[in-house]
Amino acid sequence: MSEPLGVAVLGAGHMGADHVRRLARTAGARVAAVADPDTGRAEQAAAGLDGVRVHAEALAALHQPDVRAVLVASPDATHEEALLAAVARGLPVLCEKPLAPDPGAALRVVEAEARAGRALIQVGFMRRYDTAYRRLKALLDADELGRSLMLHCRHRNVSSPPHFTSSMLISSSVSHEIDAARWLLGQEITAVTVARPRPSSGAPAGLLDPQLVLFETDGGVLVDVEVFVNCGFGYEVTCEAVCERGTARVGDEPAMVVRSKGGARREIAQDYLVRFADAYDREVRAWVRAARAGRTAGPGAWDGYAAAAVAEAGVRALDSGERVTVELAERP
Ligand SMILES: NC(=O)C1=CN([C@@H]2O[C@H](COP(=O)(O)OP(=O)(O)OC[C@H]3O[C@@H](n4cnc5c(N)ncnc54)[C@H](O)[C@@H]3O)[C@@H](O)[C@H]2O)C=CC1
Ligand SMILES: O=C1[C@@H](O)[C@H](O)[C@@H](O)[C@H](O)[C@H]1O
Repeated sequence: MSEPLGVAVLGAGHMGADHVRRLARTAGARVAAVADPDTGRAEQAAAGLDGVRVHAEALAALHQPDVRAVLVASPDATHEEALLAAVARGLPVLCEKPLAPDPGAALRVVEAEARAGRALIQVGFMRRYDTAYRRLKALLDADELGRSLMLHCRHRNVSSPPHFTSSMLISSSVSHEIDAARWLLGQEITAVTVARPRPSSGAPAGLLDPQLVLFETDGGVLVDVEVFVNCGFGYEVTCEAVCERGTARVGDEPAMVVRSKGGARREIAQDYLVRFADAYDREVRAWVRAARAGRTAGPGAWDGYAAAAVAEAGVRALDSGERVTVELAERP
């Protein structure tokens, strides 16, 4: 394909607007449409770009003749409808995580893609494109430290958005650790337990924040995740692999170290758009390249389904206080 890939961006909120700016500077791509029921937001995201049509209705954007690919950045509950419509039209899709908010919806998407007969979907688990995570993956794959035994993960946000629920600490935030653990270890997660301390007084009333999530894998590895989405001080995502002959840890790099009279301070990024800016850039570049070549790259629909199934087990573990096993469907 010689002309740039015309992309429809569905949803022009935090992620959608950021992806519009990113696509506008990505070689081989152009933003052809932005759809958001809040058309003011869509127009703002498209401001300054040539040839972008704004739609109030997401699915209308998919019928625009110059739209050749779709980037889904609308709320989680709207992903399934957008994905099924894109797959029905044979359009490659980069869908922000989670693929769908529950495993039933995610499996319907997997099945629709299987019926279409070719892979069309990439899920926005951008950590797979982060330099530090890639180095950790390469180290574990090289087997230099021996077999992995445990992963210790931390996922802290300054504050959570108003719509955030206690379940979303797992289904939205920890979904990244679920994918990262499956990818780093090359193993499936088989059981989940969730413990929680008293809620932080810095969290909105009723929100169970923080939580401590423990995953077991089919390879006998334990993965613990501290998730704390109203920590107040910064955006911190770390992962330490404990292996038989050593450990390796990523995510401690400060945004900046400032030295001034009498001391030094380490600055911490305040949100994911800053911490993972390079990862999102690489993710979108890889997706555009693959879509132009008629392929997909990175985590696919099945990875999105597996993450949704583990997250659903995690939410049941949170509600029940019990250890919950993960049941994965037969892969189509
Ligand atoms: N990969 C990552 O690190 C992150 C991923 N996300 C994911 O990105 C997606 C969007 O999240 P945010 O941008 O934070 O949300 P947001 O609330 O800032 O923006 C969502 C936008 O979608 C619009 N919208 C609602 N229904 C729509 C529909 N049917 N079609 C098109 N647009 C619709 C809303 O009007 C709003 O402008 C979510 O799935 C979220 O889980 C969010 C934050 C970070
Ligand atoms: O995907 C994301 C958000 O939806 C989620 O709410 C945050 O906790 C994550 O850090 C961010 O990467």
